[in-house]
Amino acid sequence: MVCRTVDMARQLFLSTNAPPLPRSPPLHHHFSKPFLSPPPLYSSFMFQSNFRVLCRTQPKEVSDAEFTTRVGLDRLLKVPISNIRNFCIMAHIDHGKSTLADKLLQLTGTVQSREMKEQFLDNMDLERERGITIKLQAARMRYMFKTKPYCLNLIDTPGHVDFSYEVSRSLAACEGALLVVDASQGVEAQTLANVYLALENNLEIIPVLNKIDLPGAEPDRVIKEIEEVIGLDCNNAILCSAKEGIGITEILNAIVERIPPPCDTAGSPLRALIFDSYYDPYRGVIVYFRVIDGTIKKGDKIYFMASKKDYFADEIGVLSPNQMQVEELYAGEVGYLSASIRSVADARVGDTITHHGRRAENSLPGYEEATPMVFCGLFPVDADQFPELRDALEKLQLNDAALKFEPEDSSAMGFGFRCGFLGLLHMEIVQERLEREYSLNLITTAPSVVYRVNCANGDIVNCSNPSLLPEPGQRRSIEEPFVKIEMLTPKEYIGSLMELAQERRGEFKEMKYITENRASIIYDLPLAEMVGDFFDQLKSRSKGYASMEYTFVGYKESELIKLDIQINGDRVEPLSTIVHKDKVILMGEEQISEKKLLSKLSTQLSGS
Ligand SMILES: Nc1nc2c(ncn2[C@@H]2O[C@H](COP(=O)(O)OP(=O)(O)OP(=O)(O)O)[C@@H](O)[C@H]2O)c(=O)[nH]1
Repeated sequence: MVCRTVDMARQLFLSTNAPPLPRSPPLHHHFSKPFLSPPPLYSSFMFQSNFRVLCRTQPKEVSDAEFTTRVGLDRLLKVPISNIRNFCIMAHIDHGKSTLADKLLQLTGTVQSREMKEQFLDNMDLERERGITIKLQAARMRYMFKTKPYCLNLIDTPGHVDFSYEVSRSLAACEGALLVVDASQGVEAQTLANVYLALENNLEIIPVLNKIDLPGAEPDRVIKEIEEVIGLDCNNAILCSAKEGIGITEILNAIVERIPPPCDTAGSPLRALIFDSYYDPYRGVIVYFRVIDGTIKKGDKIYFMASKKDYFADEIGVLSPNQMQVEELYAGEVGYLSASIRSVADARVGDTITHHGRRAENSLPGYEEATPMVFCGLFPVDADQFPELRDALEKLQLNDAALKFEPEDSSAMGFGFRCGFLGLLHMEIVQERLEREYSLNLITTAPSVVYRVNCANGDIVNCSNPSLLPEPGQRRSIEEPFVKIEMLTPKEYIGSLMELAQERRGEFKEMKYITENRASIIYDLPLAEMVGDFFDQLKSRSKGYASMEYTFVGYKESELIKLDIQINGDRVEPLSTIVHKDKVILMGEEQISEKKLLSKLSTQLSGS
């Protein structure tokens, strides 16, 4: 089948085969009781999140004199380190993170009302249209609390599971997190995943119940649910309506009072963690970082410890939320720099920046590279657009480290690229950006996962491109990636969701009631079965009430075969797919019914 473009967002999540990290007890006792359900399911969500930035010792107060010497261009914003708070907002998709972020920016006067447009931090057109956050954004706010100025660094994070690696990056730069839960819906699968991510990073968690203005809001029930399901003490949870602006001041006060300041290590050699970067055609790579130790000044000669490259920091600044230049940034602060860096490879996310002259001894633990889980071929409908497609992919890759591609060609489809993505939403977004921003007309081949082939000669071959699958005589068996999936659902939909998982070759693991009316169902499922309409089906069969999360569990042998499509007796390699033997007829029928494919093939064939 395929050559179909993927339709709506599906909850695919980048999992990693990195071993789960050892768990350390939280430094704070947020928990009124132990977890009712322990979190192993989520432990592999982490990407080297063993990074610890917290320091529980109170940093020393900065004297007025010292404070004055620290004041740079941004005099109004500069505060002593004890008055800095770095935090992020975490929530299940659509629970209101971006709306809350907008309100925080407005109330602190960071963005004036006249500049304010909905979802200020969601810059990309696609983000606004779809109402989802794709790239994380950062903003620095000034807030007066008990007559003292505070600098609050907010890092907005995406809610969709495809982009969870962005969440884990931002957590490493924070000491605290607002956990936003929709008061009319309650705990969802991603709420749990977020809490476990925050705990892994020893963050102070502030529970916030949003959307209390809705007639269906049941804050008391949801508070009970959070306490029972997550074990988080909700005695001082904040009730809010981001839309109506209710509870926003309470949230700002709680950030100041409950989230610890960063530790004061400004005297140590510089170590700054890169948590994001993007390519600006005029200034080169712009690096977002959090200063963990030391200070960085405009003009400093800096050294990237992983890429071993030297640069001069031409410009440093803060995100307010627009970029604003400053002279210097200190331990605990979040900012950006530009240094005429031509390649993002020189300033990779997770790398540590230090000074060329006074180097730090050890780099900070970085992040593991995002691993693509879903692959497909992208071919221009018009073969002449191939160079433009390559150019466009290269440009997108500058800002999207998770996007991978390599050339692929076939006699029927012409030249194109085999691309790797975090999940289907990621794939759809890249494809849409290519079509929209670069005016390319593309066809997409069937999404596929990475299979592991045990060959007759003892070799093990990883195969993400079905056309490269060793022939039947050369292989002993094929293994496919499995995920452990947890679905949270109201009890009336349990039956239809279990049916869905069984249809998708799921192996039942566990079902339990997390509250009187809601259940958690756990299955092991082939990842390939989710790379389709699984999430759409989950939503439609539960009338939108169920949510899901998953994590990679490993490879298992399956009865898989290769489905080839022939045209006039010739095999069209890019259309080959690897399917379970029971689904081969269905898949074949779907594939040859794709309209865009047929038009592409007829163009190619008439031209040859
Ligand atoms: N009634 C009501 N609606 C809200 C409130 N907060 C957010 N919404 C609405 O809920 C929807 C989702 O809000 P967002 O702020 O985009 O949610 P999000 O969590 O940032 O979503 P992602 O960026 O996709 O993760 C939007 O339609 C908002 O207008 C609230 O307090 N009350």
